[in-house]
Amino acid sequence: MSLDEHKKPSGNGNGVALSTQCNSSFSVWCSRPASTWGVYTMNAVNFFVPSFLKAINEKTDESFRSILVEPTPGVYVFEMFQPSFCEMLMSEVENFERWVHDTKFRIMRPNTMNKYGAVLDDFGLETILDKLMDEYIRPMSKVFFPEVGGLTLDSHHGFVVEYGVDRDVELGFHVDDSEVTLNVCLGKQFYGGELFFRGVRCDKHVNTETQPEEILDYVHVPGRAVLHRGRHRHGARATTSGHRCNLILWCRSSVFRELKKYQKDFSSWCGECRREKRERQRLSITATKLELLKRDGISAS
Ligand SMILES: O=C(O)CCC(=O)C(=O)O
Ligand SMILES: [Fe+2]
Repeated sequence: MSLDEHKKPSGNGNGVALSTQCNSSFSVWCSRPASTWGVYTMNAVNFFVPSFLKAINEKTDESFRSILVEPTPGVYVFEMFQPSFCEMLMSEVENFERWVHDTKFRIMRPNTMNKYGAVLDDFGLETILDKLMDEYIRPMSKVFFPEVGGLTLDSHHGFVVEYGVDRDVELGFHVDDSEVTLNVCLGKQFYGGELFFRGVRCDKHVNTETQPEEILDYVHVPGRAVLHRGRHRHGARATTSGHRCNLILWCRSSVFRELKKYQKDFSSWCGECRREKRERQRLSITATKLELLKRDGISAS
């Protein structure tokens, strides 16, 4: 299986970032009636399920662990969004796409691997996403991903992906351009679309073999979130019928990226670096034992 580095497009391809286009046209979108503003102001009680809010208020290791499961090391699954919020966000994405179509605006797709979907920052959700990362995802990442900058997440790329037979169908095997990724299924009804994981890897080991214990195939459920390292190799299988819509937030740490430039050993998070380290330790123990046996043999003779 070949693997892609999944990137945000750079803005000089066919599309142009909406925010860089004529601001006066964009202001038409922004000046819609206040009744459509439900997703633009954070209303935690309406957005999140109570169990998630309770854990976030407590912000402890135990409170987070009490609301999630970890089906494979480093992949955390928990209930997050209220069904009404999922509906509201999907309908806002549809409004936006209709508006883009009617006004013939060119928009940038979320990244190099998607033809459908929308960048949330581009239609006014940047402030909400800032809050989502600062107040909800960073506290969790501090507990679960400290070794990849979970504590210092300071920027994000947020988007909605859309899958179905008339949209993007599947997503190839890749790593994200993020330290930590939040992936929440918004709906609607669909078959297929499983998210498959195949172990965490650094740049050097990104194409190495998957170990049996690293295999996970996860079935998306609306409202449910998956939190994982960006370097956790993954992809999405074909959505064979219906329409699947997911919110993705790639969270990044500039501090981590700077520090990473000076490191060679990533055994704190890369599965292959860890295996190599264990192998070096095993060889060194064997060599020491042999040396000791040899010395004993010499002194005994
Ligand atoms: O469709 C999915 O659940 C996976 C999406 C994803 O991995 C991505 O957009 O980076
Ligand atoms: Fe991804």
